[in-house]
Amino acid sequence: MAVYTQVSAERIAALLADYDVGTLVSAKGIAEGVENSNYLVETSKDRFILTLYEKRVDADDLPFFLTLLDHLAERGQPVPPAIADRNGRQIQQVEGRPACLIAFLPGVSPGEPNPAQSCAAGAALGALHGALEDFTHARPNTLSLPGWHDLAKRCGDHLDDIAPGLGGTIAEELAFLDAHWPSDLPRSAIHADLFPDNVLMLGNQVTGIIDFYFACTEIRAYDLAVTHAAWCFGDNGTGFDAERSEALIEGYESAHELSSAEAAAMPVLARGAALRFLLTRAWDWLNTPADALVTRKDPGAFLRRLEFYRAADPEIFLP
Ligand SMILES: Nc1ncnc2c1ncn2[C@@H]1O[C@H](COP(=O)(O)OP(=O)(O)O)[C@@H](O)[C@H]1O
Ligand SMILES: N[C@@H](CCOP(=O)(O)O)C(=O)O
Repeated sequence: MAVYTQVSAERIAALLADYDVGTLVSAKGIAEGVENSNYLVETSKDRFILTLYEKRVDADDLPFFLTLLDHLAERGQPVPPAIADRNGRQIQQVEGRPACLIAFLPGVSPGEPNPAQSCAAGAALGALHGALEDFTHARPNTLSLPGWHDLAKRCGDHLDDIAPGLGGTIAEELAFLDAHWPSDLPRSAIHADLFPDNVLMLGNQVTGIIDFYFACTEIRAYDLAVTHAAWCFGDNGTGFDAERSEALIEGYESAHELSSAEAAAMPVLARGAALRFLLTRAWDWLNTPADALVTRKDPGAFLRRLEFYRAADPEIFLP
């Protein structure tokens, strides 16, 4: 459960008093998620999400994320904008943390996506990229190749406590990516963390895309690679699902065509995506405070994806 910071009902009621959103009816901590503290807040008028930003979210980046959400919402994308209080402020301070009250979106994250849901997620990502073509704000990706080197160095020898030989595998992979990471593909703002738990669906329809707190300016096709790594395997990283993979890429291309250079780079981008989540999960595995109400995510699930991508036929990325 991700609640790092406890917020009392009295504090939430006082916060709501600054908004035009009704009065507090109920509030409870949300079990899902690992990055931030989230509360589901019900008022006399509506439902909202109260997010307190923790861990990797830098308060200075919040204006970028909120501008991105406003941009997408204005273009009809199913994203939750932050609500402004009566003074027009979207960012508050709650229990010493930056915090936002966010629109609640309907839908449920697919536990085991079927091919139709994967196709819809791909199409939603393609539509998001289309809507971001005229987005001019930029945020460097702190979790790109130099950031992966830095994380690996900071985990150091402890990587081998997670799995024997993990440090060596990561060093080898970093050397491969240093030599092969593409430098000339189109870049744009990307979501960068489009896991099934960040997509809300009703049936096979996408009703919400949430959790933009890793959004950054990056190689656009890397976003598809992240989504591929997140959607096309069993939870433990085994059981590559070729049907989901085809559907995801087909869905993406129905909304936003990949150039031949982007398609050719997918095998390398996917290896980078697998390494990125392997490293952040490894770091969290070694550093999550013992008293945090959070379930750590298994780094091994992304080691197995990485092993799959290292051996995979590049044709898996063709629709
Ligand atoms: N705008 C929203 N509408 C509906 N549910 C939401 C919304 N934002 C978050 N949630 C719920 O809260 C959970 C955790 O949110 P998330 O942003 O993924 O947290 P974290 O940043 O900690 O990973 C989601 O899985 C979803 O159930
Ligand atoms: N998606 C990442 C962790 C970030 O958590 P999220 O709940 O914000 O998506 C992972 O699975 O490692």
